[in-house]
Amino acid sequence: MPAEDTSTSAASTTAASASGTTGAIARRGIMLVVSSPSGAGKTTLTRTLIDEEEHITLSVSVTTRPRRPSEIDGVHYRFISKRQFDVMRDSGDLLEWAEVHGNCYGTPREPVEAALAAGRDVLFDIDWQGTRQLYEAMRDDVVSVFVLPPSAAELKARLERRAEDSHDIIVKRLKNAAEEIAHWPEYDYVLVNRDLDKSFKRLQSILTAERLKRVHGADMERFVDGLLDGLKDITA
Ligand SMILES: Nc1ncnc2c1ncn2[C@@H]1O[C@H](COP(=O)(O)OP(=O)(O)OP(=O)(O)O)[C@@H](O)[C@H]1O
Ligand SMILES: Nc1nc2c(ncn2[C@@H]2O[C@H](COP(=O)(O)O)[C@@H](O)[C@H]2O)c(=O)[nH]1
Repeated sequence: MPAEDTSTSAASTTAASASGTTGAIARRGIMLVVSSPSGAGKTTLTRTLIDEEEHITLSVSVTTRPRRPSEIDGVHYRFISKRQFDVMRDSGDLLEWAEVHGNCYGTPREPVEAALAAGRDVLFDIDWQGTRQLYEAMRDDVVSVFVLPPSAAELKARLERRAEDSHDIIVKRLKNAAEEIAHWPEYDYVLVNRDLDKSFKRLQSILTAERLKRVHGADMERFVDGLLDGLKDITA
């Protein structure tokens, strides 16, 4: 992570600027989780965040769902068989997993742990079951956002306009929406995605604010010690 990046204030503050030594302050990345009922817009918002923000990596899930026409294997998901999924799950290769709308989805463990250890933030587009599992495993690292549609009619219209799923699948997802929406109180932040630009700016603001939190600047104590040493030097 570059030392002088202003978008990740706590992460980018350098020890050099406080004490005359060099090297960026170590920090552990944030796990930014975004969930919503199908069609509310979380994929649109998360993909825009990845395009606009540096120092954040999208967690690419594995799924047994058939690929949609617009999706690319390895970019949107890794599309795998149920047998491959079971092997990954049983070997502990998944950080979390869930069955959603009749298909299996899971988060590969290794890329997430590597990114966090390297101080990169990781963005997850996962459902409430997965969010719960991440909270249980890594409570201090997780920041969660629930995205709501502006109305039921608009949710249906968005799924239809997306035109990637059959009528039956759209009906199934709308039927599941109420159960998913019931979990919104478990999240740290809630966005009503009416205007896409406004929603995106709000999501970006959440990331910025979370990056500035004291708890996410893991080695801030070292920075402050250096600052105090510097003050001692110049006031001696
Ligand atoms: N604020 C918005 N206003 C109008 N259309 C939107 C808005 N946000 C997203 N959309 C559109 O709604 C459709 C559904 O969005 P998206 O695919 O991001 O939903 P999703 O929550 O990720 O759904 P799923 O869980 O099924 O993947 C897309 O066609 C997207 O372009
Ligand atoms: N628990 C998990 N949920 C996931 C994961 N990847 C995606 N999802 C969620 O599944 C539904 C359906 O997604 P779609 O791409 O088929 O529309 C949606 O709520 C996703 O957020 C995962 O790895 N784990």
